Amino acid sequence: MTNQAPIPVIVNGAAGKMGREVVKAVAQASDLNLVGAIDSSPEHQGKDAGELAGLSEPLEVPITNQLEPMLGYVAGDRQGPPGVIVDFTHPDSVYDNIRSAIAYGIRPVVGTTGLSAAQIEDLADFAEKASTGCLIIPNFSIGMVLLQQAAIAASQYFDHVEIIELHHNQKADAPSGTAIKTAQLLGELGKTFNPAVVEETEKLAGARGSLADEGIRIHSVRLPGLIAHQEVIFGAPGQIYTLRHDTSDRACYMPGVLLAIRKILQLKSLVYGLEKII
Ligand SMILES: NC(=O)C1=CN([C@@H]2O[C@H](COP(=O)(O)OP(=O)(O)OC[C@H]3O[C@@H](n4cnc5c(N)ncnc54)[C@H](OP(=O)(O)O)[C@@H]3O)[C@@H](O)[C@H]2O)C=CC1
Ligand SMILES: O=C(O)C1=N[C@H](C(=O)O)C[C@H](O)C1
Repeated sequence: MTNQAPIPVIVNGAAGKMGREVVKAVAQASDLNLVGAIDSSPEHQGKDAGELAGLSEPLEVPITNQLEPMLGYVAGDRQGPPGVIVDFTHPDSVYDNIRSAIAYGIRPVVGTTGLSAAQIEDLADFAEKASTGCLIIPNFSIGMVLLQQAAIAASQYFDHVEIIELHHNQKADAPSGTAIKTAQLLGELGKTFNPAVVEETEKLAGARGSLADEGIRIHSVRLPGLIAHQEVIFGAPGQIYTLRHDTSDRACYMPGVLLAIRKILQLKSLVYGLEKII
């Protein structure tokens, strides 16, 4: 441990499923200081973020929906390390949230999914011009990074692959950010996946899932009882090779979130994917 001042951290989406976990994890890290908790939900305004997250003692950090004043307040404190905002909100708001944070010089660590490729490109330009680090991480679990690495290795030997992602039915976006990123990682290998064998007809629209740019089909399942799960299934004559990752608790994302908060201070541009910072 060094004697450096703690990193000021704002959590956006602090009343949500992921936000509450992040509040707990940040509160328990001695090198981080939770300075703000933002959430738009009316029923949680003014509540203590720590108590809402299930901590036994209040953190004296009330939930507020005032993002810009909070960014201004944290940016105005010139002593110590620059501020970081962790975003687990909603696909509809995350783009604007990131732009606002960068405009104030606050570093965004973004877990919210649903950004388009064009939006990520635009944010990369914006971060580059501002010389400000920005991390967009569709999946903070180490298990998913390992699954993706195994999928990249398997792609050397298999030409046919499909992805199935399974999530709880409160998820707003489909397919998942993780499934899109997995297809992108395989696409970067530059090979042609799934060469057609027959001419297919969908008798029910969507039966074959969505077709990602990389030529890989992604199937999305939404059911109560699920948390977050993904299978990458490779096929070849006479054999199937299945990679699967399951989460059973959102705590699995916290080591990745804390790593990202600490790493972002060294960055001056946008980085997309946990695999680039571990
Ligand atoms: N990168 C990763 O490893 C992971 C990413 N995710 C992603 O994180 C995101 C959030 O997931 P989850 O926590 O399950 O969702 P929740 O709906 O449980 O939480 C989101 C919270 O953000 C609030 N919110 C919505 N819009 C805004 C806004 N504009 N400003 C401030 N607060 C807002 C919501 O309020 P209200 O309910 O009133 O709308 C809610 O309290 C999703 O995109 C999900 O895919 C999830 C798990 C892991
Ligand atoms: O909404 C979720 O829960 C999750 N969302 C992320 C995604 O879209 O990939 C990460 C993880 O799958 C959980």
